[in-house]
Amino acid sequence: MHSGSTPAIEARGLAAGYGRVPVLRDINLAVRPGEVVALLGPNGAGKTTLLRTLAGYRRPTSGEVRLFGEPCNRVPVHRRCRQGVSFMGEERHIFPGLTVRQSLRLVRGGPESIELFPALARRSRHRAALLSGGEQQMLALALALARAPRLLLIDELSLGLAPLVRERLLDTVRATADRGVAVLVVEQNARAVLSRADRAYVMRRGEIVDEGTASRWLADLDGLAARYLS
Ligand SMILES: Nc1ncnc2c1ncn2[C@@H]1O[C@H](COP(=O)(O)OP(=O)(O)OP(=O)(O)O)[C@@H](O)[C@H]1O
Repeated sequence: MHSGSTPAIEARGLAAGYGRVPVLRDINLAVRPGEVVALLGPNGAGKTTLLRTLAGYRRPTSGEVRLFGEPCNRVPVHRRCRQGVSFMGEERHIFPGLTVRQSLRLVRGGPESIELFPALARRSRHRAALLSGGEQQMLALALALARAPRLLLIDELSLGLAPLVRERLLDTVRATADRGVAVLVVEQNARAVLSRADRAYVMRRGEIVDEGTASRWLADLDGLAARYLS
Protein backbone atom coordinates (compact mmCIF):
# COMPACT_ATOMS: atom_id res chain seq x y z
CA MET A 1 0.00 0.00 0.00
CA HIS A 2 1.18 3.51 -0.78
CA SER A 3 -0.29 5.40 2.16
CA GLY A 4 1.77 8.52 1.57
CA SER A 5 0.86 9.16 -2.07
CA THR A 6 -1.88 11.48 -3.33
CA PRO A 7 -5.08 9.47 -3.76
CA ALA A 8 -6.05 8.77 -7.35
CA ILE A 9 -9.61 9.38 -6.23
CA GLU A 10 -11.02 10.78 -3.05
CA ALA A 11 -14.55 11.54 -1.85
CA ARG A 12 -15.16 13.99 0.96
CA GLY A 13 -18.60 14.28 2.51
CA LEU A 14 -20.08 13.15 -0.79
CA ALA A 15 -23.84 13.00 -1.29
CA ALA A 16 -25.71 12.08 -4.47
CA GLY A 17 -29.04 10.71 -5.56
CA TYR A 18 -31.61 10.46 -8.28
CA GLY A 19 -33.72 13.59 -8.76
CA ARG A 20 -34.86 14.54 -5.30
CA VAL A 21 -34.25 11.08 -3.87
CA PRO A 22 -31.02 11.04 -1.85
CA VAL A 23 -29.03 7.80 -2.07
CA LEU A 24 -25.46 8.50 -0.95
CA ARG A 25 -24.75 10.29 2.33
CA ASP A 26 -21.49 11.62 3.70
CA ILE A 27 -19.20 9.29 1.76
CA ASN A 28 -15.52 9.61 2.63
CA LEU A 29 -13.08 7.36 0.84
CA ALA A 30 -9.72 7.37 -0.89
CA VAL A 31 -7.99 5.00 -3.29
CA ARG A 32 -4.25 5.38 -3.84
CA PRO A 33 -2.04 4.28 -6.74
CA GLY A 34 -1.13 0.64 -6.33
CA GLU A 35 -4.13 -0.23 -4.19
CA VAL A 36 -7.00 -2.60 -4.81
CA VAL A 37 -9.89 -1.39 -2.70
CA ALA A 38 -13.06 -3.48 -2.50
CA LEU A 39 -16.48 -1.90 -2.14
CA LEU A 40 -18.77 -4.32 -0.32
CA GLY A 41 -22.40 -4.12 0.69
CA PRO A 42 -25.81 -5.72 0.16
CA ASN A 43 -28.04 -5.08 -2.84
CA GLY A 44 -29.26 -1.52 -2.96
CA ALA A 45 -26.53 -0.20 -0.65
CA GLY A 46 -25.49 2.38 -3.24
CA LYS A 47 -22.31 0.84 -4.65
CA THR A 48 -23.25 1.39 -8.29
CA THR A 49 -24.43 4.92 -7.56
CA LEU A 50 -21.13 5.67 -5.83
CA LEU A 51 -19.00 4.31 -8.68
CA ARG A 52 -21.05 6.20 -11.25
CA THR A 53 -20.72 9.40 -9.25
CA LEU A 54 -16.96 8.94 -8.94
CA ALA A 55 -16.74 8.27 -12.68
CA GLY A 56 -18.65 11.49 -13.38
CA TYR A 57 -21.95 10.10 -14.65
CA ARG A 58 -23.82 11.64 -11.70
CA ARG A 59 -23.24 15.05 -10.22
CA PRO A 60 -22.82 15.13 -6.41
CA THR A 61 -25.51 17.06 -4.54
CA SER A 62 -22.95 18.01 -1.91
CA GLY A 63 -19.42 17.22 -0.90
CA GLU A 64 -16.44 16.83 -3.15
CA VAL A 65 -14.71 14.35 -5.42
CA ARG A 66 -11.01 14.85 -6.04
CA LEU A 67 -9.24 13.20 -8.92
CA PHE A 68 -5.47 12.93 -8.66
CA GLY A 69 -5.59 15.67 -6.02
CA GLU A 70 -7.77 18.10 -7.99
CA PRO A 71 -11.44 18.92 -7.30
CA CYS A 72 -13.47 17.41 -10.13
CA ASN A 73 -17.18 17.70 -9.31
CA ARG A 74 -17.80 19.55 -12.57
CA VAL A 75 -15.33 17.65 -14.74
CA PRO A 76 -17.26 15.66 -17.39
CA VAL A 77 -16.78 11.96 -17.97
CA HIS A 78 -14.73 12.33 -21.16
CA ARG A 79 -12.20 14.61 -19.45
CA ARG A 80 -11.87 12.19 -16.54
CA CYS A 81 -11.33 9.50 -19.14
CA ARG A 82 -8.55 11.57 -20.70
CA GLN A 83 -6.97 11.93 -17.26
CA GLY A 84 -6.82 8.16 -16.98
CA VAL A 85 -10.09 7.11 -15.39
CA SER A 86 -11.57 3.90 -16.73
CA PHE A 87 -15.04 2.79 -15.67
CA MET A 88 -16.27 -0.76 -16.19
CA GLY A 89 -20.00 -0.80 -15.56
CA GLU A 90 -22.33 -3.75 -15.11
CA GLU A 91 -23.13 -3.67 -18.82
CA ARG A 92 -20.04 -4.92 -20.64
CA HIS A 93 -18.37 -2.25 -22.72
CA ILE A 94 -17.36 -4.25 -25.76
CA PHE A 95 -17.86 -3.85 -29.49
CA PRO A 96 -20.25 -6.70 -30.36
CA GLY A 97 -19.61 -6.54 -34.12
CA LEU A 98 -15.82 -6.64 -33.96
CA THR A 99 -13.56 -9.60 -33.37
CA VAL A 100 -11.39 -9.70 -30.26
CA ARG A 101 -8.37 -8.69 -32.30
CA GLN A 102 -10.17 -5.83 -34.08
CA SER A 103 -11.53 -4.58 -30.76
CA LEU A 104 -8.09 -4.40 -29.20
CA ARG A 105 -6.64 -2.77 -32.30
CA LEU A 106 -9.36 -0.11 -32.11
CA VAL A 107 -8.16 0.97 -28.66
CA ARG A 108 -4.52 0.56 -29.75
CA GLY A 109 -3.95 -2.36 -27.42
CA GLY A 110 -0.56 -3.99 -27.91
CA PRO A 111 0.05 -7.75 -28.03
CA GLU A 112 0.21 -7.87 -24.23
CA SER A 113 -3.51 -6.95 -24.10
CA ILE A 114 -4.48 -10.27 -25.58
CA GLU A 115 -1.84 -12.25 -23.73
CA LEU A 116 -3.51 -11.22 -20.47
CA PHE A 117 -6.12 -13.88 -21.00
CA PRO A 118 -5.14 -17.08 -22.81
CA ALA A 119 -8.82 -17.95 -23.23
CA LEU A 120 -9.26 -14.72 -25.13
CA ALA A 121 -6.17 -15.23 -27.25
CA ARG A 122 -7.65 -18.50 -28.49
CA ARG A 123 -10.74 -16.55 -29.57
CA SER A 124 -8.98 -13.64 -31.24
CA ARG A 125 -10.84 -14.09 -34.54
CA HIS A 126 -14.27 -14.46 -32.95
CA ARG A 127 -16.77 -11.65 -32.88
CA ALA A 128 -17.23 -10.26 -29.39
CA ALA A 129 -20.99 -10.83 -29.53
CA LEU A 130 -20.39 -14.57 -29.83
CA LEU A 131 -18.06 -14.91 -26.85
CA SER A 132 -19.20 -16.39 -23.53
CA GLY A 133 -20.04 -14.01 -20.70
CA GLY A 134 -16.68 -14.69 -19.07
CA GLU A 135 -14.78 -14.08 -22.29
CA GLN A 136 -16.71 -10.87 -22.85
CA GLN A 137 -15.77 -9.63 -19.39
CA MET A 138 -12.12 -10.56 -20.03
CA LEU A 139 -12.33 -8.55 -23.23
CA ALA A 140 -13.95 -5.61 -21.42
CA LEU A 141 -11.09 -5.65 -18.90
CA ALA A 142 -8.46 -6.03 -21.63
CA LEU A 143 -10.00 -3.06 -23.48
CA ALA A 144 -10.03 -0.99 -20.29
CA LEU A 145 -6.38 -1.86 -19.59
CA ALA A 146 -5.27 -1.18 -23.17
CA ARG A 147 -6.08 2.47 -22.56
CA ALA A 148 -3.41 2.50 -19.82
CA PRO A 149 -5.68 3.81 -17.06
CA ARG A 150 -4.39 5.31 -13.83
CA LEU A 151 -7.66 4.59 -12.04
CA LEU A 152 -9.99 1.67 -12.65
CA LEU A 153 -13.55 1.76 -11.29
CA ILE A 154 -15.15 -1.66 -11.70
CA ASP A 155 -18.77 -2.55 -10.96
CA GLU A 156 -19.77 -6.19 -10.46
CA LEU A 157 -16.59 -7.65 -11.87
CA SER A 158 -17.73 -11.25 -12.02
CA LEU A 159 -21.52 -11.22 -11.76
CA GLY A 160 -22.87 -14.43 -13.25
CA LEU A 161 -19.43 -15.76 -14.23
CA ALA A 162 -17.78 -19.07 -13.38
CA PRO A 163 -15.49 -19.14 -10.31
CA LEU A 164 -12.41 -19.83 -12.44
CA VAL A 165 -13.10 -16.80 -14.62
CA ARG A 166 -13.66 -14.69 -11.53
CA GLU A 167 -10.29 -15.77 -10.12
CA ARG A 168 -8.54 -14.96 -13.41
CA LEU A 169 -10.15 -11.52 -13.59
CA LEU A 170 -9.27 -10.74 -9.99
CA ASP A 171 -5.67 -11.88 -10.48
CA THR A 172 -5.43 -9.48 -13.41
CA VAL A 173 -6.90 -6.68 -11.31
CA ARG A 174 -4.29 -7.33 -8.61
CA ALA A 175 -1.45 -7.40 -11.15
CA THR A 176 -2.74 -4.13 -12.62
CA ALA A 177 -2.61 -2.42 -9.22
CA ASP A 178 0.88 -3.82 -8.68
CA ARG A 179 1.93 -1.79 -11.72
CA GLY A 180 0.72 1.37 -9.96
CA VAL A 181 -2.91 1.65 -11.04
CA ALA A 182 -5.53 2.50 -8.39
CA VAL A 183 -8.50 0.11 -8.40
CA LEU A 184 -11.90 0.39 -6.75
CA VAL A 185 -13.92 -2.75 -7.34
CA VAL A 186 -17.42 -3.99 -6.52
CA GLU A 187 -17.51 -7.77 -6.37
CA GLN A 188 -20.19 -9.97 -4.84
CA ASN A 189 -17.80 -12.67 -3.68
CA ALA A 190 -16.21 -11.08 -0.62
CA ARG A 191 -13.66 -13.83 -0.03
CA ALA A 192 -12.42 -13.77 -3.62
CA VAL A 193 -12.01 -10.01 -3.80
CA LEU A 194 -10.59 -9.60 -0.29
CA SER A 195 -7.90 -12.15 -0.99
CA ARG A 196 -6.54 -9.76 -3.67
CA ALA A 197 -7.48 -6.43 -2.09
CA ASP A 198 -5.54 -4.16 0.24
CA ARG A 199 -8.56 -2.60 1.92
CA ALA A 200 -12.33 -2.60 1.82
CA TYR A 201 -15.17 -0.21 2.51
CA VAL A 202 -18.56 -1.57 3.53
CA MET A 203 -21.69 0.28 2.41
CA ARG A 204 -25.21 0.05 3.74
CA ARG A 205 -28.18 2.26 2.92
CA GLY A 206 -26.09 4.82 1.09
CA GLU A 207 -23.40 5.20 3.74
CA ILE A 208 -19.98 3.76 4.42
CA VAL A 209 -20.54 1.94 7.67
CA ASP A 210 -17.15 0.29 8.12
CA GLU A 211 -13.71 0.04 6.56
CA GLY A 212 -10.53 -1.85 7.17
CA THR A 213 -7.68 -3.86 5.76
CA ALA A 214 -8.53 -6.85 3.61
CA SER A 215 -6.67 -9.14 6.01
CA ARG A 216 -8.86 -7.96 8.89
CA TRP A 217 -12.01 -8.75 6.93
CA LEU A 218 -10.67 -12.07 5.70
CA ALA A 219 -10.04 -13.14 9.28
CA ASP A 220 -13.73 -12.58 10.06
CA LEU A 221 -15.67 -13.28 6.90
CA ASP A 222 -18.59 -14.78 8.79
CA GLY A 223 -18.83 -11.69 10.97
CA LEU A 224 -18.69 -9.47 7.90
CA ALA A 225 -21.49 -11.40 6.22
CA ALA A 226 -23.66 -11.55 9.34
CA ARG A 227 -23.25 -7.89 10.24
CA TYR A 228 -23.38 -6.25 6.85
CA LEU A 229 -23.97 -8.36 3.79
CA SER A 230 -27.14 -10.29 4.58
N1 LIG B 1 -31.92 5.25 -11.83
C1 LIG B 1 -32.36 5.26 -10.56
N2 LIG B 1 -33.40 6.06 -10.20
C2 LIG B 1 -33.83 6.09 -8.92
N3 LIG B 1 -33.31 5.36 -7.91
C3 LIG B 1 -32.29 4.55 -8.22
C4 LIG B 1 -31.75 4.46 -9.55
N4 LIG B 1 -30.74 3.56 -9.54
C5 LIG B 1 -30.63 3.12 -8.27
N5 LIG B 1 -31.56 3.71 -7.48
C6 LIG B 1 -31.74 3.48 -6.03
O1 LIG B 1 -30.54 3.82 -5.38
C7 LIG B 1 -30.28 2.91 -4.31
C8 LIG B 1 -28.87 2.34 -4.49
O2 LIG B 1 -28.82 1.55 -5.67
P1 LIG B 1 -27.45 1.03 -6.28
O3 LIG B 1 -27.75 0.34 -7.57
O4 LIG B 1 -26.47 2.13 -6.30
O5 LIG B 1 -27.00 -0.03 -5.17
P2 LIG B 1 -25.99 -1.22 -5.28
O6 LIG B 1 -25.32 -1.31 -3.95
O7 LIG B 1 -25.14 -1.06 -6.48
O8 LIG B 1 -26.95 -2.46 -5.44
P3 LIG B 1 -26.86 -3.74 -6.42
O9 LIG B 1 -25.79 -4.60 -5.84
O10 LIG B 1 -28.23 -4.32 -6.30
O11 LIG B 1 -26.54 -3.22 -7.80
C9 LIG B 1 -31.38 1.87 -4.35
O12 LIG B 1 -32.33 2.21 -3.36
C10 LIG B 1 -31.96 2.01 -5.72
O13 LIG B 1 -33.32 1.70 -5.72
